[in-house]
Amino acid sequence: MQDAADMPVTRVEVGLGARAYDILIGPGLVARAGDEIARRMAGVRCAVVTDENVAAVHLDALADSLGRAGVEHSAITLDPGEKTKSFGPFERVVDALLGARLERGDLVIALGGGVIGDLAGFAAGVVRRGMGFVQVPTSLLAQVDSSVGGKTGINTTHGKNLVGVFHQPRLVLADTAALDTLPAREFRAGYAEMVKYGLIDRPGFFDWLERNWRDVFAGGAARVEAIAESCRAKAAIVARDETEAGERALLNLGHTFGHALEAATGYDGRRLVHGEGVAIGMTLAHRFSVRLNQCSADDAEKVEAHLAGVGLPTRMADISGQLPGAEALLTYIMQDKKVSRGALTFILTRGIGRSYIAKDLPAAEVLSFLRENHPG
Ligand SMILES: NC(=O)c1ccc[n+]([C@@H]2O[C@H](COP(=O)([O-])OP(=O)(O)OC[C@H]3O[C@@H](n4cnc5c(N)ncnc54)[C@H](O)[C@@H]3O)[C@@H](O)[C@H]2O)c1
Ligand SMILES: O=C(O)C(=O)C[C@@H](O)[C@H](O)[C@H](O)COP(=O)(O)O
Ligand SMILES: [Zn+2]
Repeated sequence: MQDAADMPVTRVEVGLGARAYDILIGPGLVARAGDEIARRMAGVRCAVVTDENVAAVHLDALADSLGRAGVEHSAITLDPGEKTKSFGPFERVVDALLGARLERGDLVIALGGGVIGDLAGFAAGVVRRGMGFVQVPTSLLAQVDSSVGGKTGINTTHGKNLVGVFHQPRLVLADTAALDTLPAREFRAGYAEMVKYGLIDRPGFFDWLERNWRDVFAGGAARVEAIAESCRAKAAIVARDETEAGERALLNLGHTFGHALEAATGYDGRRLVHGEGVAIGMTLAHRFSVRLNQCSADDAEKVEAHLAGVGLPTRMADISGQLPGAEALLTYIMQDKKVSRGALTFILTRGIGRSYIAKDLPAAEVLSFLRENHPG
């Protein structure tokens, strides 16, 4: 068997000056994590935050790696699922970090999907006003999106990610072999965020995914390349606009609708997970753009056909159970962080790879679109 140290690794830099960091992508990086951390941050103590599903398959390998490299570590294991991204588990993590007397210069390691990354990153961002933070993303979604860029936080009953801070990791270790244990539904959900980069401003990447998605799902070189291209796309935007003063909002394509649907389904992952909400939201954003005479119906249909073709939901009607009405969905949308002076901002599109930020959209327009598309 090939030694983890010899396996090929792709490096993508997030160019944030004094806070720049590497994203390393490839198989075997969990086994290499101890060495990578010890080499860059000698003498740190660590708390690994993870969930039960991930702990069962990857925590021992990470703990062994840290141990071999002489990095002192402990672990906090939480329930899996979106409901964990909330005040109760957040308090538990904060309490455990302080109880272990970790210092500001010590490290929180997020081992898991986006739920764990967002929650652990938020704790790292506020405990002692900012501890060190390393992401070890184990879901496709986390490897292509949530582990990069420093958005951290938790949900509330008012809406998604409404409490949090920007806090960049020092290092991201995306072990692509860890995806072998990821359930198929979760892989598809992460794929939606991958497609998002093509739809924002990389039409060539969208075309490539249309042709090669089966290889991406199968694993191997195409998957690693698609993850690396996604990280390059995100890193480029984050490096230009770290705190979403402007163009970073493009990364929210599909999220204004998607987040409302997640909140409206009570963050119940049996009904809808984040990437699925993004798939429905991106389809709606394209259809809404058609309605506003910004995008051709052909492009909107092409996007929906690709997302549906890989097995993702694309319509509100694809969500099981009853949804609250259009007015209730609009109430969630009005809580979106892009709202400014009470006016809605949406990410719309002029076609595949031509997304743009649309400010001051009339709520009445959004409401009638929601009514037209509502299943009930
Ligand atoms: N911060 C950001 O920039 C950003 C970007 C995108 C999404 N997000 C957030 O990320 C969250 C969604 O992340 P997610 O899709 O990774 O969900 P998740 O963290 O809930 O992980 C999905 C499921 O897969 C399991 N899992 C993860 N890795 C596994 C593995 N290798 N083997 C077996 N099981 C594994 C988890 O236990 C969970 O049940 C949402 O809360 C979303 O808001 C944040
Ligand atoms: O990194 C970003 O910026 C994103 O918008 C990426 C999104 O995929 C992600 O879901 C993010 O958490 C949404 O951010 P929010 O600011 O709308 O909560
Ligand atoms: Zn997202």
